[in-house]
Amino acid sequence: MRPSVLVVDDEVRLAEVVSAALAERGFDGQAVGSVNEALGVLNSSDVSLVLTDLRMPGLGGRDLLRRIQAVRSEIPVIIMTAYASVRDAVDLVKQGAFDYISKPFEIDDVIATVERALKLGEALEDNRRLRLELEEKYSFGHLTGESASFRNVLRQITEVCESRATVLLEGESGTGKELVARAIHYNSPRRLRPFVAVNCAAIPENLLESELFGHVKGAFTGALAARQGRFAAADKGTLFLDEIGDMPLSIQAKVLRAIQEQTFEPIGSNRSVHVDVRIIAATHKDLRRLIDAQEFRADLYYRLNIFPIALPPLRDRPGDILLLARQFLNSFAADMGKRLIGFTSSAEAAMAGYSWPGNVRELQNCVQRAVIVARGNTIDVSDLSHYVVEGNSKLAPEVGLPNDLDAELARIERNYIIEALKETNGVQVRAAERLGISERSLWHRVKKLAIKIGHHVE
Ligand SMILES: Nc1ncnc2c1ncn2[C@@H]1O[C@H](COP(=O)(O)OP(=O)(O)OP(=O)(O)O)[C@@H](O)[C@H]1O
Repeated sequence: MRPSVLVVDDEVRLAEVVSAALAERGFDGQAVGSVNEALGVLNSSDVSLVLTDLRMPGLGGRDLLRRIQAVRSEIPVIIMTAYASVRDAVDLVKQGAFDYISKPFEIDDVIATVERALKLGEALEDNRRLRLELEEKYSFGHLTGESASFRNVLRQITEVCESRATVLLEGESGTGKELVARAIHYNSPRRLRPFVAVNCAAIPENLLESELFGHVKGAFTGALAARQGRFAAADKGTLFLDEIGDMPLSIQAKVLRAIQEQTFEPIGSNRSVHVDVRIIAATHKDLRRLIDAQEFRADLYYRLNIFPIALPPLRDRPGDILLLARQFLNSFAADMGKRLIGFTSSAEAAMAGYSWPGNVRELQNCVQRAVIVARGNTIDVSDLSHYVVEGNSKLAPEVGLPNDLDAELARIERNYIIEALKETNGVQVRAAERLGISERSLWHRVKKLAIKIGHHVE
């Protein structure tokens, strides 16, 4: 479709000449002689851009700009003005007009300005579409889970997203910390500003400071040009500090100050930069233990721990396993163009009975693999990774109440211990550590539950 340009000038002859020139260059030009007529056209047809004279009898360019901004703000407005009124035109540009052209003008200049404005309009439209896609992708509806513990997480996210409070997300790897951080950002008043993620564990210590705060040219060997850091990139938006437990002590003090004062100095600079950044931090480590081990600053912890949200491991919300699995199946099958209607009941039983140490990410990978290898229209147990089937040690609680609680608890305890011993190749110290119990306690339980530790743990 040809972009349509509405030209408004009380010198109708001039408006017609401009619109004819635009028509020659592939635009749909339309000329009118007053703001009232222009408003009529805007009401009744699609207009991509408005070129308007500034001073006209009755309503002028200023009124037209205001009306367009109120009802059709996506339409760029270019002001045409006589030399004497350039100041007013500049003022209108400050108020949101795209640009001005002073009369008399070369028609090529008009065309160039119109093209620039339309390009910007397209870029803004693309941007808006991408943003809507992101907002949709990270809407709460895409956070799957109906278990009480997950619903509690959703409730907390809803409570905190409107504010700019610092959030600390704690949870094992793969429990959805980054997904939740994005959901908070895209549902907050900052959603139109950037979401910037930094994985503190993935960046070497000597580069992390410059990554976060930036540097000036020549600040250190190799700093050939100035570089903006992540704090500055996240200005007015959200900075997601992932794996904050892995942040070296040397940097923690600087981060604390940047969070507290919203001010920092890029490396090599003595000029402070002020930012307005909302912090969301995440960790799979126990920060309190790190504080005890003097690996994490207590003051930074208290500053981060304003609104903590604990993401439950998948094994603690077994009811969500199949819900998530079915959702992943549908989305991967659609991506790969495969017609898959669901899982067989044995595949469902295997997934429900596995402990998913890698949490939702592991489940997602497992379903993706299964979708790739599945031959029929259902995913069977043979399509699942072997460890899901073998590790299916009935760890998941049975549905319904057990009729012999002690026996049931012993069975679950036994299965967990066997699982831990298998995972650690029978090394009892490590298995005890993995289960968070003392080695002595593990030894007692192994005896009580008659677990044989040999080549094969049984
Ligand atoms: N509740 C959920 N609903 C749908 N998808 C989820 C959910 N939780 C996690 N996922 C998906 O699982 C994967 C892992 O999630 P994410 O990367 O957010 O975890 P994480 O806790 O940040 O992991 P890590 O600590 O290893 O970085 C992602 O692909 C994410 O989309």
